[in-house]
Amino acid sequence: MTTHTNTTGISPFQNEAFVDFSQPENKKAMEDALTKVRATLGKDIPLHIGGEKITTEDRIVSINPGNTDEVIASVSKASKELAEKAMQTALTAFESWKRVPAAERAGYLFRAAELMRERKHEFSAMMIFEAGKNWPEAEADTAEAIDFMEYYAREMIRLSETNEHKPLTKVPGEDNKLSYIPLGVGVVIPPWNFPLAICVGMATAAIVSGNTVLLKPASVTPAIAHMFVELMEEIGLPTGVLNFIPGSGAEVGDYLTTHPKTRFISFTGSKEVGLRINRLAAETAPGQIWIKRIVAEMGGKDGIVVDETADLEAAASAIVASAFGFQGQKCSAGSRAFIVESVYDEVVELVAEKTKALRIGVQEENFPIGPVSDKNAYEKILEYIEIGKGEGRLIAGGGKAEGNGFYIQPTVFADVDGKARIMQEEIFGPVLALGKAKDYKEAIALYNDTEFGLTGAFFSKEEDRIAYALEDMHCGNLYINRKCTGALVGAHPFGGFNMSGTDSKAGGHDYLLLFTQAKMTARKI
Ligand SMILES: NC(=O)c1ccc[n+]([C@@H]2O[C@H](COP(=O)([O-])OP(=O)(O)OC[C@H]3O[C@@H](n4cnc5c(N)ncnc54)[C@H](O)[C@@H]3O)[C@@H](O)[C@H]2O)c1
Ligand SMILES: N[C@@H](CCC=O)C(=O)O
Repeated sequence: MTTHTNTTGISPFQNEAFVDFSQPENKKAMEDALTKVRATLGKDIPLHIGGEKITTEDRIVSINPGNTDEVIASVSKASKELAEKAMQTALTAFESWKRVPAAERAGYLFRAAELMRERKHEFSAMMIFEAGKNWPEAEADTAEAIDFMEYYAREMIRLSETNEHKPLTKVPGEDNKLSYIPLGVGVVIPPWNFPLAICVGMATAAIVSGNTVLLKPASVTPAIAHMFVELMEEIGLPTGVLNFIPGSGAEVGDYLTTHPKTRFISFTGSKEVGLRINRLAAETAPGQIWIKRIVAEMGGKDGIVVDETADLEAAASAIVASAFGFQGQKCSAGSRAFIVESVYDEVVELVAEKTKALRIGVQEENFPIGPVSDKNAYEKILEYIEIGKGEGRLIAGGGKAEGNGFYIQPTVFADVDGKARIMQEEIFGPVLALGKAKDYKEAIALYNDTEFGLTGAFFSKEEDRIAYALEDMHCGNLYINRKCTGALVGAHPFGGFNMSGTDSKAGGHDYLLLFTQAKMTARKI
């Protein structure tokens, strides 16, 4: 294993290459990993607080959403008392971790990235079982987790060493500097849908910036988050820097959100929970001596606009890929599309045809469409499908699919009004709404008519229209003539406007500023 604590000779950041599973050796490697990981399923997972592993009576039972008889893990749950113990541990660890030089902190991330790369199929296999991802979706998640660590390690080094992005006006007779120092103890609350990448990205950005972390994993996917925590222990991250405290959002989440010693909360999840955290954290608790920093990356109602000059085949493929990749359970999912009327029928037909061709099945066997995350999501999505039947014309899918899990047919409604609920509310499942517009400007106005502003895509061959879309489509991640999912770390800093969050950009050069504070020092010389 190479260590990278020496900051010279670090190669420029590059995205992790995706594995091609059509190659027999890669397919075999994934099958072996699935067998290996399956043999570990069903075990007890403890809390990790400092160096202690704590088992509790109260458990979260994680199951395979594609085969609900299969238990993934039985995970100990933190109480408020254990959350408090974790807070005290993280506060103590912060006193030493904040003094570790930035390059050394980055070295831990480089080592973790390297080890995760060696075991990438095992991490992906766990997500295939626990989250219902198919092979390429799981592989992309693991690759992104590696990317986040490689990227944030380099970013921390850059932030600590160079002055090019923080130039100060020089004053004669003075040596003045700006340094980015850590904040303190942060509560990291990731979602289940990118249960490795987002969890790793959020936690390691905070850690490499010199903070200590209380990680409360999503209750649907605690086992994959635990694999990451074990990896960080294996590479020798000092105890207390990363604490693992699975638990109820309402109990442990609220307790830590309102805790006076919580310095920041890094949250990714739904609008409802994000707003609750923002509201609770804004209250000053007795003994609190700072304003808590909130980084909240929330939901989306993303979409694709197609004009009459576009490559319609490519647009329809992008609409289907954006809507149904990982069963539509991406904050970036293109759950609606607005199409100019002269090509509307043609695009609708292509979308219906491509959707009907998607095969549904267990993710171990790598079907394009697998289960949705859990029973709650399953029931909520099926309710939205019933709502959709009253709001549009059903042209594909429309209900449950077969299988011993939470399988739903990829579903498309055409002729949906822009104000319809399925056009406005985040469904977070395989449901797509299509609407007609008289021209591209009206289509863009319909696209913009949402409280969210996360991702969007515009399909056209006309330069002036593309220029108009670039200026007028109001979202954090806008793509031209391609799908609206699949942002790459470093290349496509990710995060949205309005109710999609606090305008942060994960995987971008300014992300670590959210976990640091700038200290100016001026010394007379
Ligand atoms: N903008 C982004 O980058 C991004 C990325 C991924 C997912 N998302 C969004 O996440 C949502 C799906 O994820 P989810 O279902 O896990 O979201 P969620 O809001 O239900 O849960 C997110 C996390 O918050 C925790 N939580 C619940 N109640 C809490 C409370 N009161 N205090 C503290 N924590 C609490 C959950 O346990 C989980 O870990 C979608 O809305 C999706 O759009 C956004
Ligand atoms: N960054 C991912 C989405 C993350 C949220 O679910 C994408 O670009 O598709």
